[in-house]
Amino acid sequence: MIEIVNVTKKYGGKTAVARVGFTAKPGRVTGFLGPNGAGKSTTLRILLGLDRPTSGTALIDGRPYTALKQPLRTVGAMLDGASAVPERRGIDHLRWIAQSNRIPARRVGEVLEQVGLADAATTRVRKYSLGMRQRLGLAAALLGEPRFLVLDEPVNGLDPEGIRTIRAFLRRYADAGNTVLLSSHLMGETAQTVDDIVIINRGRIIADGTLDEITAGHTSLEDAFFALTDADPGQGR
Ligand SMILES: Nc1ncnc2c1ncn2[C@@H]1O[C@H](COP(=O)(O)OP(=O)(O)OP(=O)(O)O)[C@@H](O)[C@H]1O
Repeated sequence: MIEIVNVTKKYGGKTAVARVGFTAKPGRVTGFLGPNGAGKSTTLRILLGLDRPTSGTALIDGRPYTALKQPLRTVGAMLDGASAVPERRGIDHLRWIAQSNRIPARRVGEVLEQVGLADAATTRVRKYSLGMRQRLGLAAALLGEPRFLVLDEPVNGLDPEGIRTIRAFLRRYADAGNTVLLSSHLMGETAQTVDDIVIINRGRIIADGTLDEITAGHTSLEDAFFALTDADPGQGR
């Protein structure tokens, strides 16, 4: 399980997130949704040990990320797509990550197949489309066969076919008992991918429940979001 417990992050005088708490459970795809600047990336960065909370804790399998013995084999993360050297071939980017984390080389071929990038494996990353870079980022996240996947805006820049592929993949990944947490500002897209939803707005959680619970009484998730934000006490903070 992923547990975010009462996390607050201040940058100088500005509160990016305030007392944020939620869980992402095994066997479920959890969508962490909110508009630009709501605090999604800040929360995920804290979860992945890339930033320190001002207060509160974030746990993966009961431990902070920085206390995990084999982080890449426990959590696969993708923030900002693939941060690969443009002159490198996709396959070499993955080989380098595998090697430096003592992950067997056979995994490189497997993850390239999994994300549908096998045909472009030997193409240089600078020639990749945005969608291909996203796939490469996902491939890198999968190298260590992690039980937890944390993905920041994974379908950004993907065409409808790419979104379908990733959606089906994440479904299978969660169905195998893994925990998937993904952030998005795209309500419509995400509604079709997730089981559970956490909505953040202006640094505060304003809704948390199953997709059915959140959308009950509304025509769509987007509709539910606007209804919730209209009544959000965090407005004007
Ligand atoms: N390093 C930083 N220094 C100062 N303010 C920051 C920093 N990082 C984030 N913020 C602020 O914290 C707030 C939350 O930002 P964050 O990037 O977490 O939002 P987000 O929901 O991920 O949005 P987006 O979808 O645009 O990435 C924003 O107001 C942002 O300007």
